[in-house]
Amino acid sequence: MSDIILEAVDLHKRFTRGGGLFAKATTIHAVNGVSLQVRRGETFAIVGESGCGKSTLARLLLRLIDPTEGSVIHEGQDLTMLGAGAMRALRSELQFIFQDPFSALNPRMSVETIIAEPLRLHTSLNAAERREKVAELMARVGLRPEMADRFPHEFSGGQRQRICIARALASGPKLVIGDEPVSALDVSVQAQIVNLLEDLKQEFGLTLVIIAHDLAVIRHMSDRIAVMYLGEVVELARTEDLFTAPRHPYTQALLAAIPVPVPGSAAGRKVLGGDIPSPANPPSGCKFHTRCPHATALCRTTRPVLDGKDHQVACHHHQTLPAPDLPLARASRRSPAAEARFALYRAASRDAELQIDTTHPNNPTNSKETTQ
Ligand SMILES: Nc1ncnc2c1ncn2[C@@H]1O[C@H](COP(=O)(O)OP(=O)(O)OP(=O)(O)O)[C@@H](O)[C@H]1O
Repeated sequence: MSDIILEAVDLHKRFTRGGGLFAKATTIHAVNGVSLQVRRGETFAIVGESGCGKSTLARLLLRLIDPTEGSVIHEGQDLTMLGAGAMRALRSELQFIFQDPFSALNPRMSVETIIAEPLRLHTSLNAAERREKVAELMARVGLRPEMADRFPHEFSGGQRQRICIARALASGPKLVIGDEPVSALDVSVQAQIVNLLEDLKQEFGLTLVIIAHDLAVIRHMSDRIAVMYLGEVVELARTEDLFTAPRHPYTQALLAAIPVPVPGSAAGRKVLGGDIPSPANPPSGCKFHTRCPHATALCRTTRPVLDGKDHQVACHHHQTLPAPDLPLARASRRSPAAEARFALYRAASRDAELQIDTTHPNNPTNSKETTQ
């Protein structure tokens, strides 16, 4: 069995907007020549500023949308060549968790129907077996099975994301892509969901692809990270290598923008200068050159290729750049403070799992907001 579970090969996605009698159509190159490999069993993260193409790439990887060019290889099979029927059958193996757990759930369906849907589509379980499996899944994601008859609006954001996770797990997937799975949730709830995903990954032997802009969450969870800028991957490396020795000036700027509570580090955060250019009219050459302090004439004219083996970087000058001053690089991945924070969240998560439905304000017996 290959070590690679999913591979993007020179993926492109262009969106065309507008156009008509008096208006010119605008084309956005949302994903521009992305090639990457996701290894079996890893947590692979995709990060970058808003609009850089993360969600579009995630949707392409699961063929929720079709690429303009390029292919996606899953277990040796090109997903872009599959017909609708074959793709539907594969859906049990490839699941998606959306950012907004409310709009991802049909408000007219009970939780039981929502979680049982993939079981109905992808398994031969009868109604009683499906009910049993739904109860099992609910318990596993920290929801009380007695809540199965309720509807999504009766749950908090964290609980709704747990429902989405249970639904994603129902068909026994091998790979799950989470598009900002925690960013719509309260900070304390975010950690609970992060912890739950980590536990489920171990238990079910999943491969996770996580899209996020919260670098602290990413550092905590991921094994490798791809950094995107204006539709392109500019750096791809193991998490620790990326955080301690980022080579692309954009990654360096992203990391420098994170406030880190390291003793002796400068207070405050450095903010990346300049606006992100319009994806409808991207700069020539290296797309980052308009914001890069190290840009030269070469950068303005020639697009750098993603170069390297384990630590890949798309920058003409990465070998000669001065080492960045990153307080974050001096903080260990699991600094005592970070460890304590996550331990606390984990404990809170366990407590919350036990009392989930009794603490939510939508529960008629309660009026107190919960951390869920
Ligand atoms: N269906 C669409 N039609 C037209 N343009 C689109 C469509 N989907 C995405 N885009 C554009 O493609 C670019 C990349 O969008 P995408 O949502 O992939 O970025 P992102 O990095 O996920 O951003 P965010 O973090 O804000 O979700 C953006 O300029 C966006 O406006």
